[in-house]
Amino acid sequence: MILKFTKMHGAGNDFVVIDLVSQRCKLRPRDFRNIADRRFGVGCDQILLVEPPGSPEVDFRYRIFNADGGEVEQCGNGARCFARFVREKKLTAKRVLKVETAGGVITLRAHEQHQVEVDMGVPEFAPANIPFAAEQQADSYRLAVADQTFEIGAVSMGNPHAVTRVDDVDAMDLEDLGPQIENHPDFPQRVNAGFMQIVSENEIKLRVFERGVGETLACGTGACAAVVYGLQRGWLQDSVTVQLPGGKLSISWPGDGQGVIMTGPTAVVFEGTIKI
Ligand SMILES: N[C@@H](CCC[C@H](N)C(=O)O)C(=O)O
Repeated sequence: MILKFTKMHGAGNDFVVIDLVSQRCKLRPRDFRNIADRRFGVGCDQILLVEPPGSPEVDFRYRIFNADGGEVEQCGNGARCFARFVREKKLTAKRVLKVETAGGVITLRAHEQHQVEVDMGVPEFAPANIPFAAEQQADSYRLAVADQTFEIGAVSMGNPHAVTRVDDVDAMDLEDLGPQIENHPDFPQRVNAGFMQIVSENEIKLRVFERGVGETLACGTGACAAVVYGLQRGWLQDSVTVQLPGGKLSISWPGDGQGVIMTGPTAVVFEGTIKI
């Protein structure tokens, strides 16, 4: 079967987006791995599926698969690309969209100049809901990794994140540390590992070793998790610019019980077809 796709990115976090409203196909984990392969396939961090809504309260169903073929709950940079895709493919004319993900319903707002604002929903800190093996909820936890102990924040933005504050993010060896944190036994569903350097109360530098992918050029949910953790610790103000290796995101969080708002760019790289 031949499937049409669009290659997109949000701050360098890249996607293959497939419209399963107009096309029909059942994709298996090995298809996702093949599509994501940067030598034998198209190449991407995640594959995003656009599907018809499962209920009248939402406009679409948005499904996300990591490069390793695993389905995940949430993807922030992908959500922005999703909003641009459905409008440019004329699947909707709405500027404000509600989409259902495995991590909950999120609201997308398409702005001028291909910027999209996303209400990523309320962050979750209860260890059992992350999931994270801690007996009690705390502002930070100690995580033993090889011969070091890291102080981490554990946050779910629909998907699990462990955030560590460091003095110099560029000096961190993510190739070495990333897989050890991702697969740490205290995170039974694995975890996205973020390393944050605080530049000022309104600006951070962030690198993220993503679960099921490796280090990416940007992680939207990772940026939300880092800002939420930094706010809780009193290191940041409620509106923060996050500098990632692939670009900048604006994140704000009014506080407990409120959704985290992420705004950032979207880009279309090329269109193509692939044989499944
Ligand atoms: N790149 C994403 C996150 C994608 C999913 C993540 N790797 C996971 O496994 O939870 C983003 O922009 O949020």
